[in-house]
Amino acid sequence: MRTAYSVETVRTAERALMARLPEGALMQRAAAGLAVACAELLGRVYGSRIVLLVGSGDNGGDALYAGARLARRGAGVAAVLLAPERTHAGGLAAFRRAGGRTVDPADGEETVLRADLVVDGIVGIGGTGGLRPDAERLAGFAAEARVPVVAVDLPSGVEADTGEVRGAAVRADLTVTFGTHKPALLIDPAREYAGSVRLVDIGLGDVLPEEPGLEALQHVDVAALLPVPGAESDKYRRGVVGIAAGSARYPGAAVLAVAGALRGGAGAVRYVGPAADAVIARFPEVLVSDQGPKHAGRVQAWVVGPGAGDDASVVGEVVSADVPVLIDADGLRLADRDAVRARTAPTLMTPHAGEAAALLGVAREEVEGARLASARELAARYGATVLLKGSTTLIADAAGGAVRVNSTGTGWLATAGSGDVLSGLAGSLLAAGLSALDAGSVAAYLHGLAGRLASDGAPVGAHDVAEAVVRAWRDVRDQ
Ligand SMILES: NC(=O)C1=CN([C@@H]2O[C@H](COP(=O)(O)OP(=O)(O)OC[C@H]3O[C@@H](n4cnc5c(N)ncnc54)[C@H](OP(=O)(O)O)[C@@H]3O)[C@@H](O)[C@H]2O)[C@@H](O)CC1
Ligand SMILES: [K+]
Repeated sequence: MRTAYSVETVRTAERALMARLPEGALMQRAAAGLAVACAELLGRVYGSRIVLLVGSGDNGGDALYAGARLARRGAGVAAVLLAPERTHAGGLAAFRRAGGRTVDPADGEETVLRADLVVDGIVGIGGTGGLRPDAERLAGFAAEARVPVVAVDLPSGVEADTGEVRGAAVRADLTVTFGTHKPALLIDPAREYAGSVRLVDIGLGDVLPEEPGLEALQHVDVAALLPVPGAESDKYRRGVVGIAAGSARYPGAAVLAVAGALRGGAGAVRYVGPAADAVIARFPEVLVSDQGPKHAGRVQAWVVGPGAGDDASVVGEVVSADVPVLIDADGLRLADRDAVRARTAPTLMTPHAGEAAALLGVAREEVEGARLASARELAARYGATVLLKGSTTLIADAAGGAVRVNSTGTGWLATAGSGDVLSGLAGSLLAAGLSALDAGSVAAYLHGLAGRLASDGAPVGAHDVAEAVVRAWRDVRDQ
């Protein structure tokens, strides 16, 4: 499991750890890890030209101590001091002793343009808002000249706790982060500014609380959650998932949701709705019914909404069922909030940013810019688990607790019908007995991986993604 902690939690842990260690020890650990990462990126340290962008806090201190280490190995290191009178004093003294030189921001352009590597020590977890003008100018030169940039702890200018980017920010090729990931390194849009991320162990793990703010499942975590039939399993014990989706106008949504559901581990898929002929033609193993959900027979979890059009009565019927329910697409618009809040069985809602924006009554851009807050807010309003789809998918429980983040996806998954496959897949996992949080995060993981496997860098259709879920499942199981 990859985890991220909020700034407040990191600061508390840092204080606890510092109390046990000699002064400055943590910063030395951080700087040592940073210097090693820079050296690896450069390939050859001796004779290379490194420029440090140094802000007013400890983030700049890390950069200066790392710069001192690199200078001692023969690099030519220059530090552009953005707040000269408030620069980390110990770091600056060590840097100068090692032969480093300082440069005024006004003279920074030429220095940056000639660098082999730029180190962004402008601001770390103490920062708010975008880059200030001097820093923005210098970061702009590095971007223009395509000089590799290593960010210290975080790319400067992003909001550490939320992943928001409110102004200009550094675009790094590599971010070397200390002790733990910060939420911004896992959530878009900030994540895109971080480049690849390297975590340096500074001993913080021992003092961090058990529950993180954010967690990202890895192969091994997903493998442990996949439902596996036992010797005694029959289709009911494996779970039956009901799909109430599609309409005369959108029969394809039903077919795709069923395609996802067939690959999610439930023992049987039941379909209810006007697209039964299309569904059965494609998947003869599906149990179809032309009665409403209430009379469809035994079901352990329902999926409602994909391609549903305007039929609010079916949505209402499903929402009143006393089994786990997944609400997607049109179902999100048609579901009554109070009825959803009144449910006692788990509810999983799966909006994309546009749908979430409509439910929250804000602009789509607002949701895209503040994904974490939006997912949490929606979960709280509906008393449901919310899976907010996107380049990084977030899954938040109404009760709070760690939010899951998934980034196995690819841009090629942004294709018509892809969400229908995801809802079927997640519904099937719900029927197989996973919690809403687990079903949502395992489905997002497999769906993203299936998208990658099916696409391999080329465009794919949603049915390709559904078919590739089997390969993704095996890939996870056989890791
Ligand atoms: N936690 C740990 O375990 C360890 C932490 N370590 C390191 O310490 C870092 C945190 O250091 P920190 O607390 O000194 O804050 P930091 O990020 O350097 O900011 C300082 C000042 O910047 C300013 N400022 C604010 N916004 C700004 C902006 N947009 N653009 C420009 N400036 C801005 C603001 O001052 P202002 O100018 O507003 O008065 C603020 O006070 C952490 O990220 C890690 O690198 C490691 O050494 C080892 C272990
Ligand atoms: K930084």
